[in-house]
Amino acid sequence: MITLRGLTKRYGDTVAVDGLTLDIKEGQVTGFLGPNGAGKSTTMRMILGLDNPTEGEALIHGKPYSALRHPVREVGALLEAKALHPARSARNHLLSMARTNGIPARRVDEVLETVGLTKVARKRAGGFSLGMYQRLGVAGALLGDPGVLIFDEPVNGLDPDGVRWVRELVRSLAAEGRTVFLSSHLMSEMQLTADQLVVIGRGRLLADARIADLLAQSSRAGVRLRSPQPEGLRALAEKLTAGADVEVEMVGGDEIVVSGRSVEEVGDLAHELGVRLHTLSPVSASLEQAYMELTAESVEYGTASAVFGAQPPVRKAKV
Ligand SMILES: Nc1ncnc2c1ncn2[C@@H]1O[C@H](COP(=O)(O)OP(=O)(O)OP(=O)(O)O)[C@@H](O)[C@H]1O
Repeated sequence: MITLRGLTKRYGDTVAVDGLTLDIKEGQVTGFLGPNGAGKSTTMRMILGLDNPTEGEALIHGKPYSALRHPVREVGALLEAKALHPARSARNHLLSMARTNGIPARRVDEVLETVGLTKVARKRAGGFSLGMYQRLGVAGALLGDPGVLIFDEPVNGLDPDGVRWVRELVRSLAAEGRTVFLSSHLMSEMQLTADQLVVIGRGRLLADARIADLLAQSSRAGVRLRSPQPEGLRALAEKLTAGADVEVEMVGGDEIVVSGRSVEEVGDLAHELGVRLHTLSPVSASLEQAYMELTAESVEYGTASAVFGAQPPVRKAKV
């Protein structure tokens, strides 16, 4: 478990992290999201004792990093994959880490196998691709068999196979009861990998929720209807928009997307009005949409169109 209590970091006038209080629990993958400059790396660095909080604290199993007796055995991290000597082989890099931390050499071969680098273990790391560096960084994080793992952008530079490998690895680490905390800008990947999401913007906590709950709250979740009766569809849209908290988007002449009502409610109303339907299906919000809604206010360098992407927000139909 990682515990943050009022965690704050100021650099001069910049508040990089602003009073974060939350628990990052074991046995699940917690995704860490936020726009560029939101404070994710600074938060991770403070958890790992690489930066000191201005106020508050970050604890691993109840202790600050500096008080851990065997840090590498308690927390493993991948921050900057390329932070190693390029002339060294992958194996020697891990061996020196192992030696410093009293870890047996056979563990080095085990983690090299886990990350799929056995065949290139004796080659100079300087010739590695970014994906191979990432794998080596993950190997270093796993070396001490720690209960807490922190990965900053672990899929950065990986091909689709590598991305899937990271997903399966982090899921299995969480299934073993470990605490897994990872950041990524790849929203679709986060939706597949994480159980819980922590979203920050301008250093502040915007959400700490299960992914399923975030998706359910998104205004983009809704019901899609298609009908061969445009008049009927318009009448249905009119009736729906008369209700509170309902939004209807017209998509061409024969389709609408309704948010704020269930499939059952919309289907029953269509039946009542005698509107024939060719499609009646739930539309789930994507994590990307839910995230955009959460962070729209706190994007440091964004423009309105970058915030909402190509699609405008759902609007009320003009019927
Ligand atoms: N050493 C530093 N000195 C001054 N300001 C810093 C320092 N490190 C980070 N900052 C500032 O703190 C804020 C948070 O930065 P941080 O790197 O933690 O964000 P991030 O969420 O990791 O961003 P990204 O997604 O771009 O990696 C930014 O405004 C950044 O410019």
